[in-house]
Amino acid sequence: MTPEERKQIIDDLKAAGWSVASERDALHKEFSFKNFNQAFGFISRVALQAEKMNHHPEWFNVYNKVQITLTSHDFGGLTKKDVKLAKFIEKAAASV
Ligand SMILES: C[C@H](O)[C@H](O)[C@H]1CNC2=NC(N)=NC(=O)C2=N1
Repeated sequence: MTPEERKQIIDDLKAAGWSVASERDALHKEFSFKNFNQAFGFISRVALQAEKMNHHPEWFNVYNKVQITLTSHDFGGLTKKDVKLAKFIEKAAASV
């Protein structure tokens, strides 16, 4: 992506609550659900999509909270796959 595209995409994701980790080129967001059951349902849907894309999140779950970090390890920074997965994650979180 061009620097302009990248800025636009990152601004959109920031508006949706994502941040870019300062120490590495990675997207981060924490999601809160009503309980573990809802959090795990969300995790399951994201996991199936990640496997389909062969692009996998770094994540951490405690009860109803799920912290997600997205970056492309092969590339060493953000790519369109991270953006695509972030958009899927937004939809999945909104439909819990
Ligand atoms: C071997 C395998 O295809 C690679 O390790 C894939 C798997 N999932 C991945 N997920 C993410 N987030 N970044 C990668 O670079 C990556 N690479």
